[in-house]
Amino acid sequence: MTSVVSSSASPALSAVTGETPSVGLIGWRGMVGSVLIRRMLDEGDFAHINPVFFSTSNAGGQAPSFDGVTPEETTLQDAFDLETLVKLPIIVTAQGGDYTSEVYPKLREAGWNGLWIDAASTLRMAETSIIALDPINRDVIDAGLKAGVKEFIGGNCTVSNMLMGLGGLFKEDLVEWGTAMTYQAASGGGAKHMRELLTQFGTLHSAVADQMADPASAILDIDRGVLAAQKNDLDAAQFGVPLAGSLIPWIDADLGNGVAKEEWKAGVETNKILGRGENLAPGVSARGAAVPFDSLCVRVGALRSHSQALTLKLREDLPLAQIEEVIASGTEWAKLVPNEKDATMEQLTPVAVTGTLDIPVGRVRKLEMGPEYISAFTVGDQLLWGAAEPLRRMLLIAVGKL
Ligand SMILES: NC(=O)C1=CN([C@@H]2O[C@H](COP(=O)(O)OP(=O)(O)OC[C@H]3O[C@@H](n4cnc5c(N)ncnc54)[C@H](OP(=O)(O)O)[C@@H]3O)[C@@H](O)[C@H]2O)C=CC1
Ligand SMILES: N[C@@H](CC(=O)OP(=O)(O)O)C(=O)O
Repeated sequence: MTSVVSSSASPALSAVTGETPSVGLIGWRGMVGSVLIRRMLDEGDFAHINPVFFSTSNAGGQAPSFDGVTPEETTLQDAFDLETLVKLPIIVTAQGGDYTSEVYPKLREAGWNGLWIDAASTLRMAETSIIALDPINRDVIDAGLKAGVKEFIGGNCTVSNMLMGLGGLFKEDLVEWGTAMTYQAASGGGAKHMRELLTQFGTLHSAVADQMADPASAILDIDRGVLAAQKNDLDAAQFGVPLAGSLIPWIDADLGNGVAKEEWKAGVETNKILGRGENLAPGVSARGAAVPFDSLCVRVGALRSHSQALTLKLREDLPLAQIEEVIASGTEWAKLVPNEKDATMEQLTPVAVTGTLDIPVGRVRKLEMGPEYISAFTVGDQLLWGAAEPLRRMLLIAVGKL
């Protein structure tokens, strides 16, 4: 793959042809950014770029030092300083949507022609952007790069994880429609939400610690004590209502039509990643009509891996073995879990998956509704394939190393 940095479709970038490109890193110390940096270090990505570290809160402070990484500047650059930003051929940001909304339009107005790689949702559905998930849509990414697309955005965590597991069925155009019931971890809200969930668990245990220590105490008394603490004692400043020992069947904004924004993303982002339907970036010709895909999103008390139960209607009645084969070969990271109790309990949980790039897919079986209907259950680390990994791979593609 030729580096975009030397592509004639990117005149401003061709200035650095043949050199190791300078890459602005913004949001590197946040939760998503930290996972991104860890993965870049693990994979040796810094050998291919000259990193320039930015800050929104500590410009002029010491740039971070990582083993074997020499930042271009030893001090942190001001993430709002357009003059510094416009000199960069590539910017990678995990700083969040507010930062993108404030800085990105100003950069373009200032004539910046570089590549913007972003974790935030702000630009995902823009007609000028591509949602990057290269194991699924490398063809879409390459077509966009060739046509001069400059915005490559990481997908919603639930959508990216779902496609990393079940993408084979979509790539083979076997899905007529689908729906996902999600079980999303606290980390989707951010670091403070993770802390709040753990604090809530601690408060609940403390509320009934004496009774728990007494094996003769009645479980319904303990249950009453826990419920009282859930209703009266929990700090729920981040989630708004208790999550520990409960769940919240609404994620993200209320779109006003009975749909939560997280649910809307399932359909529109899935299709945009696949290059189907409308709203595709210049140079990306549609790979077919949009596949109807919807979801119902639920926050649960897992820490950082999202799970989801899918119902899919396939276009034809295929043997189960063939369906499993298509799923398993969909991406290198999709791992088929036999639809058996022990394997499911060992391999198909947030605890089994967190911290790994594996996307196990299990509970695959035909449903009573008819031979074209199947179920599946999948789990993925929300900060790896759900956030950081597509960004680091998009950066490698941009510099011609993937
Ligand atoms: N959370 C998630 O799971 C997902 C998030 N995203 C996107 O990524 C964006 C960033 O999310 P996330 O990483 O969770 O946000 P964080 O709140 O962890 O980090 C965002 C920024 O907050 C600043 N910050 C302030 N105090 C601290 C602190 N104590 N420790 C670390 N950073 C601090 C840092 O900026 P500075 O160094 O400039 O002060 C940091 O870059 C989201 O807004 C979203 O757009 C996308 C997919 C999933
Ligand atoms: N909304 C996701 C996390 C996230 O940041 O999503 P997005 O990148 O689409 O805003 C969740 O709460 O689990």
